[in-house]
Amino acid sequence: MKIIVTGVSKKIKKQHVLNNITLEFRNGVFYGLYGRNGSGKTMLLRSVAGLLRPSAGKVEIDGKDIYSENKFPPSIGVIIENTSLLPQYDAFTNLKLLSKIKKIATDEDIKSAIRRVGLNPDNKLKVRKFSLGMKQRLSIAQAIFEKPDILLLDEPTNAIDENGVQEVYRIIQEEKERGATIILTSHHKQDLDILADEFIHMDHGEVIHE
Ligand SMILES: Nc1ncnc2c1ncn2[C@@H]1O[C@H](COP(=O)(O)OP(=O)(O)OP(=O)(O)O)[C@@H](O)[C@H]1O
Repeated sequence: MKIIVTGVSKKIKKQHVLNNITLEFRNGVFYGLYGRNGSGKTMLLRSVAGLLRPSAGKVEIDGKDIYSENKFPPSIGVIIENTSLLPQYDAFTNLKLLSKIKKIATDEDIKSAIRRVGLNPDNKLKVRKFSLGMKQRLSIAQAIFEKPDILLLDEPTNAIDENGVQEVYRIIQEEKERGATIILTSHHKQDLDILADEFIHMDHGEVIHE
């Protein structure tokens, strides 16, 4: 899956949150997207995920404009702020409900993803009672359970304890070995150094070329 972002800008309330971004993401490469608070990392991920229509420019995945009339279901797993977990259901039920959209994941795929992030798929505890870290782990399971071609991860280790961070990095590494194209954001380049193949630095809604 090749992602091509061409001249993407987004203006919200007269502010350029994305300013003429042109980037190419190649298949199976792990991209580390870094920059300070408010630099536009989340906005860029949202536009690649099909969740934020640019004011100008286009986003193509394998040659198809994702904002064109003929919408297609992209094979993308995402963790972007408030991932849509339903608090009134347990972990398994949350993913089971999501699986009804694409109908590609089996119950065993769901359980295995939940186990991979260190949660118990048979535990009936409702997400409402999860700790922040448990929710974040379930968000990761939600992003990977359908084995997507593209993974967009906005600070996936947020709220996860130190041991957990290593586990999350291991899972992401496995996803890369499976062949997924990954874009992961962080405030600090150091967090990405071990994992990422290539780096993208953003500031004030622009890509800084170094
Ligand atoms: N709903 C919104 N309405 C208006 N402006 C917004 C909105 N959401 C974000 N912004 C602005 O867009 C800019 C980019 O925000 P974005 O969330 O992409 O930054 P970020 O690099 O992901 O930051 P962080 O590291 O804090 O998550 C910021 O200036 C922010 O104030």
